[in-house]
Amino acid sequence: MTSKEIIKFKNITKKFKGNIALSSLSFNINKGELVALIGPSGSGKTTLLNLLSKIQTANTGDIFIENTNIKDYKSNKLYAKKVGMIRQQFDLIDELTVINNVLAGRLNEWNILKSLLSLIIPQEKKLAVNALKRVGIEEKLFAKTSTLSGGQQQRVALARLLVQNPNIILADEPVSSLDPTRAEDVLSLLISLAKENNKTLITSIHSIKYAKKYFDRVIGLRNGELFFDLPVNELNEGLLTELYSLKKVNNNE
Ligand SMILES: Nc1ncnc2c1ncn2[C@@H]1O[C@H](COP(=O)(O)OP(=O)(O)OP(=O)(O)O)[C@@H](O)[C@H]1O
Repeated sequence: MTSKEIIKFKNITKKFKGNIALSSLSFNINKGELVALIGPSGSGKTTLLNLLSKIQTANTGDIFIENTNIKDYKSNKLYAKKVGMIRQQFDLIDELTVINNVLAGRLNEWNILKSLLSLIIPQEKKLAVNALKRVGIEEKLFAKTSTLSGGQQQRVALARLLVQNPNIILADEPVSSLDPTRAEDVLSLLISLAKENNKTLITSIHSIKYAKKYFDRVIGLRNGELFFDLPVNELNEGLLTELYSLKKVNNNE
């Protein structure tokens, strides 16, 4: 790994009951890159992100983060400083107030007592206030999360990520549930937060328009394989048509 590389996938294969989700995938990502992950439904985008965030483990191959095999990160606390993920359903707890959800970004760093106490008296309130200010909804600090709109909830998820402050941000279709205007607001906010803080960002995204507008590099996955990996300005219609074409492929070997 060179000093610029922050993520390395080496021959990663992931199968689900014989169905191959990712097939001998290898690529590297440099620190600070903004990478869009595109490809048809079922091409392996979520699986790739889940492996990186350690929600799932690969059948074969190795993933390195900052030169260390992810199998060797034994502490969740340390890993939470390396990798954070925003998922399609935001993973917020509806019944809690916004401040509690935002401060959940600190849970890995708190002991059990402080974590439990935080449900009654939010700890480190200033941290939450600053994060909510940055995403533009500080007035919602004590609102019940379920009363917020989808776009506001996504901002809460971003604020939680700011509090967690990982080096690598993963986002799985972060704006798919929002209307086009909110989607673009939230996406451009995510990109600015990543750029301002020199984070590495990998986002799966269905919108080619947004991939082209906001990202540096595009990885196209098809049937769990790397179909292309290009600087965004080298993406062309021919490649995109081929990526999304419905060629019948037998995945069950
Ligand atoms: N938990 C699971 N159990 C069984 N098969 C799975 C599981 N998760 C994913 N798969 C299969 O792995 C393949 C890749 O799925 P994945 O969710 O990674 O695709 P995706 O590109 O994220 O799709 P989408 O764009 O629809 O979210 C698919 O064939 C899917 O059916």
